[in-house]
Amino acid sequence: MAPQIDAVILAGGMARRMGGNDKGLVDLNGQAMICHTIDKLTNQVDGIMINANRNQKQYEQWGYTVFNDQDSGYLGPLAGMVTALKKTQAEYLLVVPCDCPRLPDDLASRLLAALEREQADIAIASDGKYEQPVVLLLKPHLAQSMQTFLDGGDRKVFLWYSQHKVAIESFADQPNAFVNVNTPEQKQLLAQQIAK
Ligand SMILES: Nc1nc2c(ncn2[C@@H]2O[C@H](COP(=O)(O)OP(=O)(O)OP(=O)(O)O)[C@@H](O)[C@H]2O)c(=O)[nH]1
Ligand SMILES: [Mg+2]
Repeated sequence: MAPQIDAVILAGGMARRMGGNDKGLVDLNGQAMICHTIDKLTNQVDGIMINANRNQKQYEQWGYTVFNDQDSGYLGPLAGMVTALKKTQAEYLLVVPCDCPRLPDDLASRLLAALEREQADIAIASDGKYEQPVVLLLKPHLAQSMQTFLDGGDRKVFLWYSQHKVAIESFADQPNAFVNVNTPEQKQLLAQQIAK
């Protein structure tokens, strides 16, 4: 039987480059940005959780569990991940950001294959050039290590990843899959591309 995978969509940042507008909720071609991400994930995972530090009621409209960072000091993506790792009952947690609307349809299966093939604890997606900082699959037993790292005052995702056995899965075959929307200008550009 295929192992159980839960996904967490990280929407817990301050979105300063989006003028402070909650990135997951901004409209992209008639849908909240996070809807595009949800649509990409529903057929890939067993459960979805949404991590948000504001506007929780609005995020609840999609029917998934919504939770804030256990430590709500905006300590970065690891703060959302560690909370999700402690909540999930699945064998693996898939982490994605709310501002990446074109994720691969085979994201979870390929990350899982890479992780198993390399007997790793974490599998990180790459676009062929760059590792994607918050697109990864990992094992929930890493919660303790991540918590210790955060408690020590560290925040950097790649520094924590480097403490574990990491597999990299290249999605160079899908060069646009990780287009990331951080600013109103990037959002407008993507909206035009999608509309074509
Ligand atoms: N849970 C949680 N997620 C975060 C935090 N900071 C960033 N993220 C998430 O990490 C992902 C990548 O972060 P960025 O693209 O830099 O988002 P951001 O920090 O909201 O935006 P900027 O303020 O413009 O840098 C996004 O999905 C964010 O929601 C945080 O403090 N807590
Ligand atoms: Mg971003």
